[in-house]
Amino acid sequence: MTHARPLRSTTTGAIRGSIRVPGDKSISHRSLMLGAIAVGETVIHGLLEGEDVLHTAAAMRLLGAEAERSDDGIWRVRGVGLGALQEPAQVLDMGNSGTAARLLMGLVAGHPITCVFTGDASLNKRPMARVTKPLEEMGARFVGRSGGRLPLTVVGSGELVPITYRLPVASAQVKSAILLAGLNTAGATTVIEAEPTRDHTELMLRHFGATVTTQRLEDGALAVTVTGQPELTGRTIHVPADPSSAAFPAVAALLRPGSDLLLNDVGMNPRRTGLYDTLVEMGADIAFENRRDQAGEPVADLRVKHSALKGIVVPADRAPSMIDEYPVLAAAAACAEGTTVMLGLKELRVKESDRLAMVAEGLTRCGVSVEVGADDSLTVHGTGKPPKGGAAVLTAMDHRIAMSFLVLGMATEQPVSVDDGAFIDTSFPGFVGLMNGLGAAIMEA
Ligand SMILES: O=C(O)C1=C[C@@H](OP(=O)(O)O)[C@@H](O)[C@H](O)C1
Ligand SMILES: C=C(OP(=O)(O)O)C(=O)O
Repeated sequence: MTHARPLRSTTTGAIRGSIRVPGDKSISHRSLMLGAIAVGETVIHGLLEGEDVLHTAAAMRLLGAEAERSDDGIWRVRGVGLGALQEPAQVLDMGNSGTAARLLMGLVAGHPITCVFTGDASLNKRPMARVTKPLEEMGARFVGRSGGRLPLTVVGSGELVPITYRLPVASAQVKSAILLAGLNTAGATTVIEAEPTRDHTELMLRHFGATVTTQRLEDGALAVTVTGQPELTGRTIHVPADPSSAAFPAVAALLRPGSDLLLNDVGMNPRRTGLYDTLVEMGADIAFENRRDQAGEPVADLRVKHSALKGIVVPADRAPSMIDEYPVLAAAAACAEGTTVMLGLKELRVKESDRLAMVAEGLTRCGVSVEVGADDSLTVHGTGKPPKGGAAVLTAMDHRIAMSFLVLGMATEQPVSVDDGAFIDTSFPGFVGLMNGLGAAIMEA
């Protein structure tokens, strides 16, 4: 991505229509990775064709698997079998994607191969010691720059030792990296998490034939154990629409008078739905229709209508279930009546950008009164009236910051512009066209 793509969003009428946002990013990464180490063919319906996931597909090819899209949009992965990933002849470039980098470092750590990982300027700033430390305990080696940042060389091993590891931060990426390293490791590898994080890795490992068990410990934490060296067999996967992407049109509909929007097939894994619980508490009219199970993941169709929102306190323990949704929640809070306090946002500082700082800065530019607390909380003072807007907002290579401020611009007195919308393609290709098709007015700035 070389050219910045400035975009501008202006006030619109109602948001109306029936859409399916693209496939879930977390599930898409995992389906390619597990397909690549299974025996036989994995058929993936609804894979997210965003740049983050396409980087994972390219990496799996460099590691020896076949991963191709057919004309009907279905992806087919021919796996090499567990333990048989090949040493890549090139650097593995994970682009903008923390999930791709961290999960894949775990997977290759359990293979007797050496891989060099890199990413773009955003990813290369993000902390990797959170995965290299437990993987080193298992016996993998890492060589690279000081400070535990990419680029990093992973020297994997077919003879890792299983560990029991208590997560120091609530992170599904760290949990998943350890479980994936444990796959080709004899014995039981256990990750203990004090706060529940998304469990797509666990669900999908079971779907492919692995044994993954969970146990509630006395202190309330959850121990997740994978039994090493399972037989993994290629499977069919139906990727639900991404609840993190659905959040943008959902908030847009809540903010615009007269809106009535149907979001089809949205993933409703309870470890991902914190934003929707929060919006309902704020007074949002969201109906969860046609709840059903789709290949092991709960889904529903969401009907969202314009609503008068009020400020609330969002507790810290909800953060893991809505970690990527705080920027768009902040946009909603800026238009709500009253003060919204979001607690426990430390992890937002190590995403594609420092999201806590970027959200506070952008909202301030748009005339919204905000405070960032020393405890990494964010307080947004809504007045119930449209914020002023009329600002240019910086996005720092962060897709969610870009989309959140474009949604805000639909409800402000004056248009809001973002300096670069190019990174939206990492998670939500087609965002601008889809939003404009519903009634938004987002254009090149
Ligand atoms: O496991 C995953 O697919 C993800 C986990 C979360 O990151 P952390 O594990 O760093 O919290 C989330 O922010 C990211 O977008 C996707
Ligand atoms: C944090 C995100 O992704 P990742 O960590 O994979 O870059 C995100 O998509 O908001």
